[in-house]
Amino acid sequence: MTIDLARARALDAEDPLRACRDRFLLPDGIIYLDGNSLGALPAATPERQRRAVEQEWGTSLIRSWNDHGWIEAPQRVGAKIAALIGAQPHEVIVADSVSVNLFKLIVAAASLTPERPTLLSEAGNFHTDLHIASGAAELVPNLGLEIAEREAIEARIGADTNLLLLTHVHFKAGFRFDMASVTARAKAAGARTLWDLSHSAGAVPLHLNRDGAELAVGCGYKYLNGGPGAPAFLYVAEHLQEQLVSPLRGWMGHAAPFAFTDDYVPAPGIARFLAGTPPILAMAALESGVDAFDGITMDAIWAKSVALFDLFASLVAETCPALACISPADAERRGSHISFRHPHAFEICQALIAEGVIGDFRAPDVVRFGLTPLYLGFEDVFRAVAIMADILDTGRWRDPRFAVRGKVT
Ligand SMILES: Cc1ncc(COP(=O)(O)O)c(C=O)c1O
Ligand SMILES: Nc1c(O)cccc1C(=O)C[C@H](N)C(=O)O
Repeated sequence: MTIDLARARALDAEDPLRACRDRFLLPDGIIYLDGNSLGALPAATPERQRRAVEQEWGTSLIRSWNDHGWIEAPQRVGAKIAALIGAQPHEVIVADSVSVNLFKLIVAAASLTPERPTLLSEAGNFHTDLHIASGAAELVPNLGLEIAEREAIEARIGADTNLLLLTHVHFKAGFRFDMASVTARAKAAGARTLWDLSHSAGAVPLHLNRDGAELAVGCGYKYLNGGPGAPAFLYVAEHLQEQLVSPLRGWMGHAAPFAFTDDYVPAPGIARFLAGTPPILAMAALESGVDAFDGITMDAIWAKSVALFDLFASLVAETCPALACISPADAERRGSHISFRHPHAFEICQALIAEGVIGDFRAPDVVRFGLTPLYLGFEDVFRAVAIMADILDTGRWRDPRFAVRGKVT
């Protein structure tokens, strides 16, 4: 056995991030391994929401746009996210959803080089990315979407490539692109790269400026713990901001929203990527999610993620021979989730949930576990794998109730 329960507890006792668990409210009896899909509830969020509702909305009413910093919330929270992803504070803004932000940046960026006809993305990318890309390609004159297999992407970049749309950490197996080298390869060919950081932000160390990234979007409700449907963020490198114009010319992205003019003049800088009124209650929840990272470095988070992953992988290899790990063994090539293939992954996932271990199923045959170092410990991993091994050994997953599929998996 890799380790026993006593050793797992000792690892937790030595863990420098152990106290961060108290920054979250987790239900008793649950091992939560789905923070890569919906982050846990930060302990500060209920009070922050109450304040936003009762004091800011209820008492201050519309005065809160000025008096409680509502109007600056997209930039303020964006600047906090920038610190987690290696960007300058004025290069990130919180707005809309990942899907909508993808649309805005694809159209805006692709329009800069209309002579280049190819929007290039990866087969098996998260489907919203491909769907949005296909819609955007239909709208931008001369642009077409081409989808290549992951291994063929870099070789496919050429003189025709306009924009490369890639998800940095793949949602299913967790494969991670080398941001610096792919971005440089695209740049050398005269193309730009748009990174989807949904499974990266708050999970892996990111250095957008250092790695030459020009465009990115990311999710607020996963590792950033912003709550269900939290607004997303977008990043545009400083040097590109004045060249891009959002196709969604909402008034909040106007240079003077309260001048009420007929003509559209984009705001200077990142604010031009806003469209409509920011969802203030959701912004408040996202801000407290991002604040849960206060005083913690992404390097410390990543070091623990690697240790949790390695423990998970070795325990499964020893005790669950029916599960095939499909996530990269090399930490430099992966994100912060671990995935396994099994023909009955769906039923195994449901059996685990019934016993308090929450991961998720990704069609057609993958069971996936998010490793969130701020609130997950080594004992959690030890117990989760022990329960999974027992479910597999006894065949408990064969219970017909575990085959019933809901709308959301
Ligand atoms: C890689 C990736 N991109 C985009 C999304 C969807 O983002 P949204 O629902 O905010 O549009 C997700 C997950 O939901 C995702 O994993
Ligand atoms: N956004 C989600 C939702 O509204 C319901 C269920 C799951 C999600 C997700 O975030 C899925 C996630 N992006 C994934 O990687 O599978």
